[in-house]
This record gives sequence, structure tokens and C-alpha cells, in this order.
Amino acid sequence: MSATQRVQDPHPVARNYGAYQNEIYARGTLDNIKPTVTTDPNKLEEQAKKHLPATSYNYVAGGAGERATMDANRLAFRQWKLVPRMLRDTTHRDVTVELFGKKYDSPLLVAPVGVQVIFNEDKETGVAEVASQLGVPYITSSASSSSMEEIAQANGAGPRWYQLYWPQDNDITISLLNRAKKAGYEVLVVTLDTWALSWRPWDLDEAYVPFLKGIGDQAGFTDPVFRKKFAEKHGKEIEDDILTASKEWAGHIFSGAAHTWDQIDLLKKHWDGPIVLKGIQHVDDARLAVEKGVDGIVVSNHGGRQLDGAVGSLDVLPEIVDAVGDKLTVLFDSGIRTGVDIIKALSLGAKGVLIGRPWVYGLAVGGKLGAKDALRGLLADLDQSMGLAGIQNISECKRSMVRRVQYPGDVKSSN
Ligand SMILES: Cc1cc2nc3c(=O)[nH]c(=O)nc-3n(C[C@H](O)[C@H](O)[C@H](O)COP(=O)(O)O)c2cc1C
Ligand SMILES: O=C(O)C(=O)c1ccccc1
Repeated sequence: MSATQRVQDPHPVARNYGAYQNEIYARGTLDNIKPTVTTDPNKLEEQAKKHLPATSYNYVAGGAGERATMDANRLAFRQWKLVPRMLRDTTHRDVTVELFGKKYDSPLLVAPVGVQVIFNEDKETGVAEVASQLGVPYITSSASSSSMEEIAQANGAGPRWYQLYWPQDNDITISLLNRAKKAGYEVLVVTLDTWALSWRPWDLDEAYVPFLKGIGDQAGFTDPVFRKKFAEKHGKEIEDDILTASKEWAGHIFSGAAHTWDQIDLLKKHWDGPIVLKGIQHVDDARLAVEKGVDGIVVSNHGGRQLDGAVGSLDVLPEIVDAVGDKLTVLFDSGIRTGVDIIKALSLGAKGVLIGRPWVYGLAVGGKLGAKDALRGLLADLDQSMGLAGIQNISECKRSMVRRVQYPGDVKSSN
């Protein structure tokens, strides 16, 4: 590589995410300042609870049914152990990854999370801003409490993807895709597992669902096609009747009717970038994704928030990677709480991982800076743990680094 080429490289050096650990100790030593957001994954949920109204806490910490799939997600991680290597030069870890032909500084992505205003007023725009500062890709949810354009602006030059809750009305779907393209979203993530909300006792007992009150409907409320259709049908504007508008928008995206494989072609026709299907658990669905010619999948059970009793997400990752890992990009989420969890998922074949609740808890505790601390904590833990495991870069996260071991007393840690 010539010197000029090197200068043009936007990522000449991998970021030093590990510096956060030294920063924490230095602040403590020099100024007696402790981290605002706990660095203990098993205390994070509890800490966030103190900062949230019960309805918001239940919304994020709750899951479907008796939370059996949330437990399974954690247990699945506990059943894999790392087998570390020694005497390897891992002084400077490189955690960059290449996804869909583009280099990213971080192998972890901010998972699409809707209704963030119920956790902190910094909401999506704040999290998109700090994600950009960290070089962590931000995935904007279709159920965001800010518009996708506002989020894009806050994200600035940061990498961003768009998650689609797929409306039943094709005109509205196409409008959302066009807006996302215009606002600089690079990858389309289509969530398949939430075409209706699951049975969620923690929300049901509070009779609480934000998007029927106009929270998280901003994608629709700012959409010219939805606005026009609403005005024609009801003879009034959305702002004149938020409750009716909310119900109508929810009817579009959580309609109670699933789409089918043959409809993927519509998305391909109207989106020219990579398409990723989120919510794949069955190996046959992974194969169908290949047949349909999409670019990637997220092996995910929505963090145990949808089908309770479904298998732990990590439990199906290896078989899916074995079946389709060389034909499309396999990403992973559900249950990641530590840097070592990230190494395990990457070693089992995921090319990148999405993180949900941990940074939402950080957002609840300390606004956007709290979300940033939670993400920095995960990245620093990843960096440090890679070094200690003898892994210099992400491509060295291989199956030989992990072993499945079940101890009788192994228990789940925090959800
Ligand atoms: C409060 C909350 C809201 C979420 N909203 C969305 C959403 O709008 N779209 C989506 O595809 N996934 C959504 N998810 C699921 C996440 O993208 C992700 O799959 C899940 O949180 C991963 O599991 P984890 O929380 O154990 O990391 C949401 C998750 C939470 C906790
Ligand atoms: O709660 C969720 O898991 C989710 O995906 C969602 C659904 C509707 C509004 C916001 C988030």
C-alpha cells in the first residue's frame, strides 16, 4: 500500500476502546470519581430500575410470558466457555469488522430499540449521537420516538442502519424506504418476529403500551404518505386526534398479520443497499433467506420479548452458521451482557452482534452519557478479554476458542 493510500484510509488505526478501563481507575485515583453507570452486568438492571417509572422499567426489563426465553438466552451463553491462548502478541487489539463491504470500527451495533423517550428525554437522538462518537453503528427503530431524519442528523457522519417494522400498506413501506435512503441509512434491517406483540405480563398488568398513546409512532406521524391517507380517511390531521392516529399506525406495523417470503421481492425492488432479516431462529428459515437473495440475517429471538419458550438464541447460532455462514452475513443478538459474551458469539460464527438492554439501562441511569458509558464498558471489556484470551483481531474468534461445558450448578446471571 502506498503512503497516499494510507492517508486516505478513514480507519488507519483501530480505536483503543480498552482505554476506558484505565480512565476509570485514573479518575478514581486522582479525583475520587466513580463510574455513574455500574460496570457490573448483574447490577445494571437493578440500577436502572431506580431511575425509571414502573411502566418504563417493566417495558424494558420484561419479556414474553414467564421470561423463559430470556433465561434461555443467558443460560446458552453460560454453556460456552473460552479456551484462552498464551504467549501471543495481543498488545494492540483490533476489533474492526467488515460488514457488507464496509469497514466498521466496532463489532457491536446498537440494536434497534423503540420508544426511547420513556427511558430518558435524551432518547434516540442522544443515543445516535454518542454511538457516532464511538464509531458504533446505530440501528434506528421503526418504533422510535424521534423521526428517522432527526436521528440521522444527530448521528451525523456515524454509520447508521434502518430497522423496518413492515407496514401492511405498500405505499407506506416504500415511503419509509425512500426516506431512509435519503437520510443516509446504509443497511435495511427487516424485523420478522414482531408483526404482533407477544403476551407480555409485566406490561399487561400495568395495562401499558406506549405506541397507543402516540409514543414511538413518529415514523408514521412524520410520513407524508401516512399523513395524506390519514387526512383523507378521517377528514382531520394526526395532531387533531393522536389516539386515533396511534391506533391506525399501530394497525399498520403491528397488524396481527405476518408477511410472507414472496413479499421480500418488494423490499429488494425498493431498497438498493444490503437487506438483513432480523429474528431468524430456524435453520430452514436461514436457508430461505439465502434463496431469497438477502444479504444477511440476525439470529435473534428479540431478547426473549416475543415467543416465550423459544430456544436460546445462541443455541441455534452454530447450526445456522454451518448451514449458511458462507452464503450470507450472519449477525447475532439476544442475551449479550459482557465482552466475553461477544467473543463467544463471534467465535460461534457471528460477524457482528447487536446489543439491546444494556445501553437502554445506561440511558435510564445517565441519559445519553449513560448509554455511552454502557457501550464503552462493553467495548472495553471486549478489548481486554480478547487480549487475555490471546485473540488479536476479530477474525481470530473461531470455534476452536470455545468449548461447550455444562456444570450442574451453572446458573443464569442478570437478564
Ligand atoms: C425496550 C426495547 C425495545 C425494542 N424495540 C425494538 C424495535 O423497535 N425493533 C426491533 O427490531 N427490535 C426491538 N427490540 C429488540 C432488540 O432490537 C434486540 O433484538 C434485543 O433487545 C436483543 O436482546 P438483548 O436485550 O438481550 O440484548 C427492542 C428491545 C427492547 C429491550
Ligand atoms: O418492545 C419491543 O420489543 C418492540 O419491538 C417494540 C414494539 C413496539 C414499540 C416499541 C418497541
